[in-house]
Amino acid sequence: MNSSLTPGAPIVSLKELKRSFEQGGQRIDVLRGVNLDIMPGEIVALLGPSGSGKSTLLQAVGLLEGGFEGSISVAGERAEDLATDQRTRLRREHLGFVYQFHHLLPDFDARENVVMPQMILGTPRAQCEERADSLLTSLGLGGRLTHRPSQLSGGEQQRVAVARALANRPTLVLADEPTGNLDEATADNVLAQFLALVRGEGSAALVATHNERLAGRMDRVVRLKDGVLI
Ligand SMILES: Nc1ncnc2c1ncn2[C@@H]1O[C@H](COP(=O)(O)OP(=O)(O)OP(=O)(O)O)[C@@H](O)[C@H]1O
Repeated sequence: MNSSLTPGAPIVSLKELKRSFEQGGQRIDVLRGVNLDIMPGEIVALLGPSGSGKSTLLQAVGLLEGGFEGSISVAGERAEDLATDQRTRLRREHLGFVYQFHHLLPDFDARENVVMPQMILGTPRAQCEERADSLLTSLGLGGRLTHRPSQLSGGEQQRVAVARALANRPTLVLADEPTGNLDEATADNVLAQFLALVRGEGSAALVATHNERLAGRMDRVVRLKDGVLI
């Protein structure tokens, strides 16, 4: 975890976050004033039905899109005060992402998919490989290090995506329906491994889901309804 954080301060702080879209000439207010603090190491489930704005909220915290009103702070830095390259740095230093679909590089094996984001930060290759092998092994993929995504099952692919998200020791992992594409038994399994790994690493996480049962396994549940958190 990054050591530059102020003790006792939230890793994420959203204040009166708003986002609207134009659809067919009509304005829809998706986020209408979201307030949320996430503390370091805290795992928060973001619940809400389809279309309630969970992905939009994660994109805001992930500093992936503009067009928001209100304030987004990540690791004590206000995103609205930063230039694009500074936001990119903040994202790379502090955030990891897991999506519903794995988005692994198809021509690279499991290990290389986990090595890649570390190389981007300038970590020496031997160190990247050691970290990749350790993460993949702790996810039960020690025997699959040199398999390409197409040679892995859906659950295995998603576990590689989890390892990739954690490779750079993010302070916060953003997960958007991380097990939404898996059958129930596999989803349970992958989520349990994901949560154990995130807890073991001391990262915080914000996990969007519409699954109440899976949300119940996290430290705190927040619900998105009519554009605000309840
Ligand atoms: N770029 C965009 N342009 C127009 N409308 C958008 C855009 N992105 C999202 N929306 C709309 O905002 C609303 C919220 O979408 P969002 O994807 O955040 O919901 P969600 O809760 O993540 O849904 P799901 O669980 O189905 O993924 C939807 O009505 C969607 O159509």
